[in-house]
Amino acid sequence: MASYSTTLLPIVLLSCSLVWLLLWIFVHPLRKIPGPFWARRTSLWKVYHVYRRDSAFAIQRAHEKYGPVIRIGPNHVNFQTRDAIGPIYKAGSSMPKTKFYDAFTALHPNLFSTRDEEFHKMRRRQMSHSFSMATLLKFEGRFGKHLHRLFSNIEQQPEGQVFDLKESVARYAYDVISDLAFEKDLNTQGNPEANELPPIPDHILIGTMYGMVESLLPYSIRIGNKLPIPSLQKLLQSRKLLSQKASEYVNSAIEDHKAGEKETLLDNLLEAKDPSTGAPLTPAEVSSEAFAFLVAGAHTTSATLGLLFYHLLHNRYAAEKLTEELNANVPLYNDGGKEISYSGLESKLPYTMACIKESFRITPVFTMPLPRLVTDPNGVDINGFHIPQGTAVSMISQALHHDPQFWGGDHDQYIPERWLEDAISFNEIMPFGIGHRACIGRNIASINILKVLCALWRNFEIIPVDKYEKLEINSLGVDEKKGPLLCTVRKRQM
Ligand code: HEM
Repeated sequence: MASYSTTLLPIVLLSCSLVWLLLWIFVHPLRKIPGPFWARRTSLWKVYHVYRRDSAFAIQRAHEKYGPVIRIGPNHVNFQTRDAIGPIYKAGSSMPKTKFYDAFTALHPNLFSTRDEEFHKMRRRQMSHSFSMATLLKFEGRFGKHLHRLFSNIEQQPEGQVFDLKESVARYAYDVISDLAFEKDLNTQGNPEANELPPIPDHILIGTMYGMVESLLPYSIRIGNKLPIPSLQKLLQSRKLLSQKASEYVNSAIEDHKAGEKETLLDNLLEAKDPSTGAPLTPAEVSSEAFAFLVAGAHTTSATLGLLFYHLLHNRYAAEKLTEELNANVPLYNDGGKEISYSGLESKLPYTMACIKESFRITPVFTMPLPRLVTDPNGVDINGFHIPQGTAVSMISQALHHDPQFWGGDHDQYIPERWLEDAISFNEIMPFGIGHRACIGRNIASINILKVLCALWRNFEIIPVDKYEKLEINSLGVDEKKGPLLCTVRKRQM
């Protein structure tokens, strides 16, 4: 009897696998959509590339090989061309976020991670006033305080002293965002030895990895917590610490908050009311949103600045034209530049803005696929393919921004002029996402990036230690330059 079952079992398993494979090849509704062999069969393909830190590049390479519409998971289709933007990201609540985003919920669902469209609508309405340019310009002084510390730290560098510009701007971004989010002056810039930057990239890495196999959520998180894998436990520990810190900061800010005071995002959140019921946010909800500001706002801003400076320091022509424009339009820091307001600055500096846009294009940092769920029972038609209900559809900025059909054969080169000569609209790229779930913090990022660039480039000649350094990127959902950006500086006198 025993020998009978041992012969039967492998035959049954083999037959089941064969049937499954045949169904997969001949019946699966997405079978006609090409893609890497393993990606079409398992979501682990995406996890593997996040783990290797080459996630966005693996998807970009797959588009180069298989075309503009590819499968990057058994039930996940990724598009490269702009025709797909409308049906996916401008379709409103009929295309909600997928379960991928559950992996980013460390406290409670927040504006970024919620899949509940009604909740999102209410929360976005409560928060959008705080993120408007008019409101942000009222607390420009908050940005100024941290910018001044960044400027002074660099000014104090002895000539010829090598320092890591990427770390300096990361500390700036972290300080300014935590000030806006928690009203906490962490001053990591003032004490680099004592203050380690919090492990935001660890949180993003773990979120992206878990999210990539969304069908296993939330069980994968529960199982992951118990697996004795030291590197995984270290990442999970970092995430826990980060969310504990966020709650701690928010609780102390709530205690200190004075009604009517509106100087930061946090003040605005504490005063926010549900427009229909008049109910304020609970402390847990405020913590959750403030935590999202930190995760979605600090690392994205500093990674963008790090890459922008890399491009400028390794493209002499662009660097010279930028210097010329800033010298003609922005006073030196100690000569009035310190007080310069963001308002009106963009229109005075077209070349500078082209440099920033080109950096966003060539090296977008928010490169995780932004998956949306097809909910229409009839499915949708995108780029000539019928996509059935229940499928995840997405685009990644990295692939869109490097579509050779649109950007041409030189898409891999940093050429700010393309924004001026061809008068391309910023809407052709999606570094901040598109549609009703696009970045709410875009104005904060824009203020930070332009102000830091003006303050540093106008006042210092920044010299890279390695003029020929080849750019390498860690791509794990929010990307950054690999390794430091080592430089020396010389103060400009005029
Ligand atoms: C260069 C800096 C930044 C980049 C590249 C960036 C990028 C993005 C992208 C691509 C999305 C859309 C995600 C999606 O569709 O799934 C997003 C959403 C979001 N971002 Fe940003 N972001 C930046 C800065 C900030 C800042 C400074 C904050 C806040 C302080 C912030 C808060 C958020 C939030 C809360 C959402 C969710 C919005 C919603 O679903 O309504 N971001 N961001």
